[in-house]
Amino acid sequence: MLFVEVALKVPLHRTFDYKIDPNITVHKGCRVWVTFANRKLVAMVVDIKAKTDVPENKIKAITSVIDERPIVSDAYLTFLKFTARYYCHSLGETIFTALPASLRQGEHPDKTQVPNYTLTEEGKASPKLRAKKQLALIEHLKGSGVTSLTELKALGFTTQQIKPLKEKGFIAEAINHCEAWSSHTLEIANKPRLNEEQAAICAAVNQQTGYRTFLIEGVTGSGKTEVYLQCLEKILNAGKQALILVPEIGLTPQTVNRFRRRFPNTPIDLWHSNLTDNERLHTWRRAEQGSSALVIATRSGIFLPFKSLGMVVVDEEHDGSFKQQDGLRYHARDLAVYRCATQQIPLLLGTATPALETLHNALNNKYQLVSLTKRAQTKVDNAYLLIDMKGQPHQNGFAPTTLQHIERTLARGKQVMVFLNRRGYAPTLMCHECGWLSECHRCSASATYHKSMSRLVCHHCGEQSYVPPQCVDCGSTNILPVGLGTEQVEQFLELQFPDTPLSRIDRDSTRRKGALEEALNEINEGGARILVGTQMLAKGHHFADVSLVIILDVDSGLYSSDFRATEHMAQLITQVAGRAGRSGEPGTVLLQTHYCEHPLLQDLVNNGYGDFARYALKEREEVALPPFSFLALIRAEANNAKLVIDFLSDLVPASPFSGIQLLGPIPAPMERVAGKYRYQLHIQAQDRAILHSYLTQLLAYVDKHPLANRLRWSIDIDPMDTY
Ligand SMILES: Nc1ncnc2c1ncn2[C@@H]1O[C@H](COP(=O)(O)OP(=O)(O)OP(=O)(O)O)[C@@H](O)[C@H]1O
Ligand SMILES: [Zn+2]
Repeated sequence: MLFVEVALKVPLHRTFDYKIDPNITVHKGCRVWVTFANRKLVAMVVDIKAKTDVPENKIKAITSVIDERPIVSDAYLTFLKFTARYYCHSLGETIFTALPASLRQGEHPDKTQVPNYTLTEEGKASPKLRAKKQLALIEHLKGSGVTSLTELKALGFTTQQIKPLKEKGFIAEAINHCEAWSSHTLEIANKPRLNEEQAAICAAVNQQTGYRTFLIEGVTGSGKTEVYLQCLEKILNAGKQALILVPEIGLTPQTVNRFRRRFPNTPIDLWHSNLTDNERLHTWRRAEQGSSALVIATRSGIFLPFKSLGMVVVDEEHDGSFKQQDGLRYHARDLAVYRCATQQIPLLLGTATPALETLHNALNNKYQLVSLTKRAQTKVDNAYLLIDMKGQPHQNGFAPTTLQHIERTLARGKQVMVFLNRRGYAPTLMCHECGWLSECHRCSASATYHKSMSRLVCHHCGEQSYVPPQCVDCGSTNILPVGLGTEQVEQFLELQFPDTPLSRIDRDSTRRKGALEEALNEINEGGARILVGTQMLAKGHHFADVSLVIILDVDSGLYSSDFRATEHMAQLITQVAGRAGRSGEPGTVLLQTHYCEHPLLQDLVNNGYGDFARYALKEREEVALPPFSFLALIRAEANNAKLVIDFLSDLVPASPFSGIQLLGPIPAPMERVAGKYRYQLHIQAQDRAILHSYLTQLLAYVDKHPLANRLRWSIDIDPMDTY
C-alpha cells in the first residue's frame, strides 16, 4: 500500500495522510479529490510515502486523481512550505491561497484561453477612423504585433473599441502560441543612453551571477524604470523569465505601456485583482509553461510558478500594498528575497523612499545599495516650503500664503496638485450647542460627512446613514462639519478659482468604471489645471505640467501611536512631492503644518528622505523596535469583549520565556469595528529563530484552545500596522 500526504484548505496547522491504490500513478505536485469531514475537497499531494502513523482502520483512500502530471514543481512546493512556516499559516491554506481560483476548484489547468488580437492587412493600411480610441488601439497593435485581451484592458481599451474594429475587419483574433518564450529572439526598441549612475547599476547587476538583492535608492524621476528595462535585456536575451511586481496596475497603465514599447514582440502577461478567473488561470499557466517572458503583477504575483525565472523586480518596494492584510499575511517583497536566494537569481528593489527594514539590510551589506541621486530629465530639484499654520487665519484649511501660491502657479499656466489623504466632505459632524459628534454606532470611529450624497458614511465598516436634520442629543439645528476632506477642498477651490478646470481623484470620484482613466487622460491632456486627490494621486503618475504640490495636513503623521507613522508620512510626502517639476522647471512643494520645528520634518525637507531615514533608523535602534527586533502580533475579535480578553490572556504564559517580550492583551488602536471588539498581543524578540520557536509552541496550544473556535483570531508576522 502507498500513502499520499496532502495539504487541504483547512486552518489546522498540519497535513493529512490518505491511502492510494499502488496501481494508480500520482506525483508530488498533483491535485487529488479526497473526502474530509464528510466534504469533498481538492487536495495537493505534498509527499508520497510507504508508511503512515494513521491506524489502518482509520485511514481513508483518496477519491480520485485530478492531475496526471504535477502542476507545480518540487522547488515551488518548497517555497510554499517555507512561506507557511515563516508566516505560521497552515500549509494547505498557503497552497490554496497561491493557486488561482479555478485550480482550487479542481478545474483543468488548460481549461481556458484568452484571446489575442493582431492587425489584418486592412488594419495595417492605416484605415481612416473617427473614433480616437479605436485609432489608438490600431496604433498600439502596430507596435506590438500580437496583444492579449488582458493587456489591452490594462491599457484602458475595452470591448467597445475591439468589437467594431473586428467587425470592420481591421483586427482579428490571433492564435495563442503556447510555445516556450525562449525560442523567440528578443526585439528591443529605441532606448535612451544610460547616464553614469544608471550605467554603473546595470553593470553591477549584469555582472552578478547567482543571488544578490540590490536596493536601488533613486530619487523620484531618476530613471529607475529605465534601469530595470536595461537590466532585463540580459535576462530576456538568455531566454529566461522575469517577474515585475508593482503596487498597482489599474492606476498606472503607463507602466505596462512602457515595458510593451521597449520589448515589442515579447510575450508580456499580467496578474492583478481586476482579472477574471480565466485570465488569471491563463497567466498562471503561461508562467508555469515558460510561455511568458515578463509578468507584470501586483502582490500575489510572487506566487506564480515560473518555469525558468531569471530576475525579480519589486518597484516601489516600500509600498504598503505588498503586504497582505488578511488570511495569509505575507509580504511579497520579503518572499521575493527568499525566492531569489533559493533560485540563485538577482532581485532588484527600487524606490525613492526605502522602507527602513530594507535600508537597514542595505546598510548592513545584506543587500547591495546602489543610488540614483539626480533626476534623469531635469537638473533642478524641487523646493520645499513649510507653511506655519499656528495661530494663522485659514479658509477651509488653506493658509493665505498657500492660496497666493496657487494663484501664481495657475497664472503661469502650470498645474497645481492638492493632496489630502481623507475623502468625503468632513471627517465628522458636530453639534455647535452640545458638542454631539457623528459617530458610527458599530465602530470606535466617527462617521464621515459626504455632502454630495447627503450621507454619513463610516470608512471602516461601510455603514451609511442619513444626515440628521437636528442634533440627535439636544435637537439643535446648529450642526457643523468639522475638519477637512477632499470633497470640501474641491468645492472651496471651485469657488476660489471659478474659471479653472479642476479634477478630483479619490475612491469616491472614480467609482464608476473608466472614470479614473478619463480623469487621468484629462489631466495629461492639460484639461484640468487643479488636481485634488488622496494617495491615489501620489502613486507613480507622471504629470508633466504639475509645478506646485500642496500637502494640506502633515500633522496627523507626526504624532501617532503607530511606530511606523513618521516613516510612512515621510514616504508619502516624498512621493507626492515627486509629482512636481517632472519636466524642466523646478517644482515647489508646500507643506502646511502646526509643527514647523519638528526635527524629523526639518530633516526631511532640508536633507531629503535618505537622511531622514538613516536618522529614523537610529531612533528605532535606541528603542529596539523593528528592524532592530522582530515582531509578531496575535489579533482576536468577537462581539463579546470578555471572550477576546480571556482568550488572549490565556496565551500569556505564567512564567516568562527567555528572549521573548510579551505585551497585552491591549485594545487595538480602533477597539471596535463593525460591532466587534478587537484586542491584540504583541510578541517581540531580538532573535528571529527564538520568536519562531516560541510561536510554533504557541500555535500548537492555540489549535486546541476551547475558545479559539468562538472568535476570530489571526497571527501577523512582521506586521506593518498595529491596528
Ligand atoms: N538615461 C536617460 N536618458 C534620458 N531620459 C531618461 C533616461 N533615464 C530615464 N529617462 C526618462 O526620465 C523619466 C523618468 O524616468 P523613470 O520613469 O525611469 O524614472 P523613475 O525613477 O522610475 O520614476 P518614478 O519616480 O516615477 O518611479 C522618463 O520619462 C524616462 O524616459
Ligand atoms: Zn463603522
